[in-house]
Amino acid sequence: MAKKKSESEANNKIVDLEDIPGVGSAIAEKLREAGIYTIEAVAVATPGEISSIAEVGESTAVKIISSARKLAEIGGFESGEKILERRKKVGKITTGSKELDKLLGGGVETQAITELFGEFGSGKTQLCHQLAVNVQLPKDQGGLEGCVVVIDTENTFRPERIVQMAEAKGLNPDEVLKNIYVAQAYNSNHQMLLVDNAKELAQKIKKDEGKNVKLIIVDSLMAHFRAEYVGRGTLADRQQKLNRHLHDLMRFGEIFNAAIVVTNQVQAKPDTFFGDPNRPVGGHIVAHTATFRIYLRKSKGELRVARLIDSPHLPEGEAIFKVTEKGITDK
Ligand SMILES: Nc1ncnc2c1ncn2[C@@H]1O[C@H](COP(=O)(O)OP(=O)(O)OP(=O)(O)O)[C@@H](O)[C@H]1O
Repeated sequence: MAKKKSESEANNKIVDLEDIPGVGSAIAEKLREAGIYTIEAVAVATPGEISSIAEVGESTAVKIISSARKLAEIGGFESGEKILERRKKVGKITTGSKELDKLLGGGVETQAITELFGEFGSGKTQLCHQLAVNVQLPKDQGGLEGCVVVIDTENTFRPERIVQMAEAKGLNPDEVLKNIYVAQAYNSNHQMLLVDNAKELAQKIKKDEGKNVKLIIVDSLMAHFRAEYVGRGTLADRQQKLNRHLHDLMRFGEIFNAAIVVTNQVQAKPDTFFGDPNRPVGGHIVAHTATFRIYLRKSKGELRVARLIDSPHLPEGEAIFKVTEKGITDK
């Protein structure tokens, strides 16, 4: 019993870059300037990368990385039994559509990244708003009684829409809005920093109010990354940074047993992109990191079609749902 407690405390501790042996405030500042905000990001960096960013020798960089790995408790092997133990805690959030929930094996999962991608108006932001409401529902109604963190990169969060959706569910809209914490990200570095801030916020909410953050939304994931790298930097730089961001998000999901939902646009007119109908921005990195990828498209009027792609344990398939004044509903 005592061991379990210390394990869970260890898993929930928040550590700053300055806590890594060998990293003082000057090195931490350089790392942050390069978009490295967390010990996890240091733990997965290469010695060459840390050496050039922090302006230290390679052997010092190796020591810093190895200390970060110990602190972050990553890099080691885990038994299948331990992984199963963690997976038993996976929670699911209803989308509001029975058909879509069924396609997802019961709803949007915690400890996983769910990528919603599709054309303009396909319902990505609507689904995010609905999940921000539904995660607050009691468990017997498909929720997790949890709070939400929203990282808004395109100023698309609309509290008025939350009010509409909450009222449709018979919830008190003021209470629902109190449990949604929104920050606008001004650029990709800020977007990455916000994940780190979200960890502190989640701990504070837990301590002060006894509530758990069960959902983190990034809408939209690629907006800043795409804009900042047009004509500048290499694709490899962008992918490396994006990889770090996704890793930090995934870590958040594991620490707090929270769902991670990111939205993404398609790169070109979906039906004509070299015959590939499902080409999200960010390509392979997002595709490989997201656990569930859902391609959304418009159908007639309020109808939308969701297609599940690349799930590790669910069959591919499609679901039809509606976006109505009440929110996401059955068709
Ligand atoms: N209050 C509402 N009542 C009914 N339908 C609505 C309402 N608000 C939005 N919608 C529907 O949702 C659509 C917008 O969907 P959404 O904002 O989720 O698009 P998106 O996929 O996020 O697109 P983008 O890439 O442009 O952000 C609108 O075109 C409309 O069909």
